[in-house]
Amino acid sequence: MGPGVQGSGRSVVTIGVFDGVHRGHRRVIERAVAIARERGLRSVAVTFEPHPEELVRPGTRPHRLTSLRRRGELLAGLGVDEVDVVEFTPALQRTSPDDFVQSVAVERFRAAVVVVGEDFVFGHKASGDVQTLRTLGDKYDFEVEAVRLLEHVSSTAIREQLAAGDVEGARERLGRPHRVEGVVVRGYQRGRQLGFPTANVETPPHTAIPADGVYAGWLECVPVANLPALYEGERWPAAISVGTNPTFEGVPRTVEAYALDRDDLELYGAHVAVEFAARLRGNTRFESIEALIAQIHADVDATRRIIG
Ligand SMILES: Cc1cc2nc3c(=O)[nH]c(=O)nc-3n(C[C@H](O)[C@H](O)[C@H](O)COP(=O)(O)O)c2cc1C
Ligand SMILES: Nc1ncnc2c1ncn2[C@@H]1O[C@H](COP(=O)(O)OP(=O)(O)O)[C@@H](O)[C@H]1O
Repeated sequence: MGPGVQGSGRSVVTIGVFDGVHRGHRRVIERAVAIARERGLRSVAVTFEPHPEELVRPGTRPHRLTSLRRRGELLAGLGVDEVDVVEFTPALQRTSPDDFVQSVAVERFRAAVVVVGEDFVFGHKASGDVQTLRTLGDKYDFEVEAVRLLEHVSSTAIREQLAAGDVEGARERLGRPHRVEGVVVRGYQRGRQLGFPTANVETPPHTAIPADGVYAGWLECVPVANLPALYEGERWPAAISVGTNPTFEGVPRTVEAYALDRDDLELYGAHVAVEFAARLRGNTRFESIEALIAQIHADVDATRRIIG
């Protein structure tokens, strides 16, 4: 922090759900960081939890592209000085645009500039937009910068691509591979017998998991608080299976990853991320275990070619 930051105590605030922190979000956040640096102010990214849509449209829960933890990590990685999570309560949902801006931007962060995407809406029944924000900026003495949107890049579009198994398309829009995270749990202990031990990842509810199928990607160990630090930060090319393993009966839907050329890992209880680079095929029922093993060998070869 430079002296200006401490001196004025005012900040450049960017507000959004930012689920996915995709290429469009990044333009907005990078603009806020740039303005803050130019003016020697503190930059703050304000995000919401739970997802506002859960309250606005009860019964719907958008599948999450990023956990709150990951969102914070990505936002911090873009250079914002502070990430602040505002609890999205029914009371906040009913707040007028004026009260919302006053409580979030003015009182909490002493905003000198508010940076948002040009489609930003806020306040009760989404009645506030960028024009409303500018009017409130005049009233409360802050500037507004509305960043032009990137065409076709939205969290909804990315969720739809993932639901269709198009991880390559999602990667393009996100600007990095989509990942899911969770703790490695026990499966049916069949993987080792097949010759391909797989880390079964327990993802939080409402995670955006790509369509059932087989993918090439990576398995990475992510250190988090309160869990044993295992293979901290290590990352391996991986062949990934998503689905109910139809060759076997009664398997719930799982995300599992085989780290190529390793059979020595002990990952139970570790927090890991599985990243999806390319889709290889659908998840199918094989007539024999031998046929399944032969196919997994082919998948591993394909993964090696793609991931290198
Ligand atoms: C690359 C790869 C591809 C897979 N493809 C299929 C498949 O098409 N059909 C299927 O029933 N299971 C498939 N599996 C899942 C295996 O059946 C599963 O990993 C094995 O049963 C081990 O499960 P476990 O972790 O519960 O022990 C695949 C696994 C991997 C690693
Ligand atoms: N190359 C590897 N990729 C993933 N997990 C591995 C690997 N080598 C060893 N393991 C360990 O083996 C476990 C998976 O073995 P597996 O027989 O499939 O058991 P489970 O059915 O419990 O998943 C993983 O959770 C991990 O601890």
